[in-house]
Amino acid sequence: MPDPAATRVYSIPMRTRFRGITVREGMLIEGPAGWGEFCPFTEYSDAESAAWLATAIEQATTGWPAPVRTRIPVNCTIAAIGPERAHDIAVRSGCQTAKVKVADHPTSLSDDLDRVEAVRHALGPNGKIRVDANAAWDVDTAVTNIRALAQAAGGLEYVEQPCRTIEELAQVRRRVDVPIAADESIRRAEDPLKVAVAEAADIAVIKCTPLGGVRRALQVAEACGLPCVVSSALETSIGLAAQVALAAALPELDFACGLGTLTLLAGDVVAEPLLPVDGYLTVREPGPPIEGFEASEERSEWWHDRLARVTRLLK
Ligand SMILES: O=C(O)CCC(=O)c1ccccc1C(=O)O
Ligand SMILES: [Mg+2]
Repeated sequence: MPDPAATRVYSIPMRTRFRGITVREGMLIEGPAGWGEFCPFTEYSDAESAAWLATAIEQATTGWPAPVRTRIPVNCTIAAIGPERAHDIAVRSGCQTAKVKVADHPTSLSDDLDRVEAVRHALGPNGKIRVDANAAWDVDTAVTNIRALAQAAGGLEYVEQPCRTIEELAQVRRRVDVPIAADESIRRAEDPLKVAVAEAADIAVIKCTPLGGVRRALQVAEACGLPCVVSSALETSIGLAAQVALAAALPELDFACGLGTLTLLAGDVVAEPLLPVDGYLTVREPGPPIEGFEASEERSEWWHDRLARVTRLLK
């Protein structure tokens, strides 16, 4: 990587705990094309973080391929929260589609059923509800729970990553009517360009942030041969702009994308955050970082050390 013109380390509290995270941290890196975001989750290894750095470098040095659309439909994202708050968030979001986190803990099913039911009340019969189990279930549990959730939700658009392996996804897919979306199976695959998901999933969740950039994600989308949903990795507006650029450049986009996640953070790094209006994000640049989100000196040092280690891996 060419020496960055500037770097900033951010630390932003989450409004609600999401995938175990209560504070989101990451690094902004300035290059000739503007600011990029480097934000692998803190527990990720240096090896897994290398693709995340490639994304930040693409953003800071190259910019984006040509967009084919000017706005992106998005879902609201509903964490593992109670039904009243879930209802409230779905109504306020202005989105026609909601993604609801389920399987947050081993005995969560009855809470999950209440949550999807509340979201159906919020969206009405024409809204779409998708659920994300983040690989929590075995095959039999998935089949039972997906049927129960589809009934409580009055229909599901799809279920994202019900089980861990591709083989399990394929088995579940044969046994339920709800379409299956693959997320972790693609973004954490040894080679995302070669993963054979065609038998195991109906839809691919594609995220440029962990896949090594917008161009690389476009290749993964093409290689997997499935309709795609672009979804966030809980970036600030700077990293979300990369995901928006991906959603804007995909030749086909038939589903709402999981890019309405800024509302999960209690702050942002730019003056005009990439927030959806009436269920759509406008394709635009986010602008430069402002003041007010800086991490502690100790956490800043940790991120600078991580950047140095991961940079060596890319050489
Ligand atoms: O897709 C969305 O609506 C939000 C993004 C999301 O759920 C997510 C965010 C960070 C890490 C993992 C995931 C996930 O899809 O599993
Ligand atoms: Mg997911």
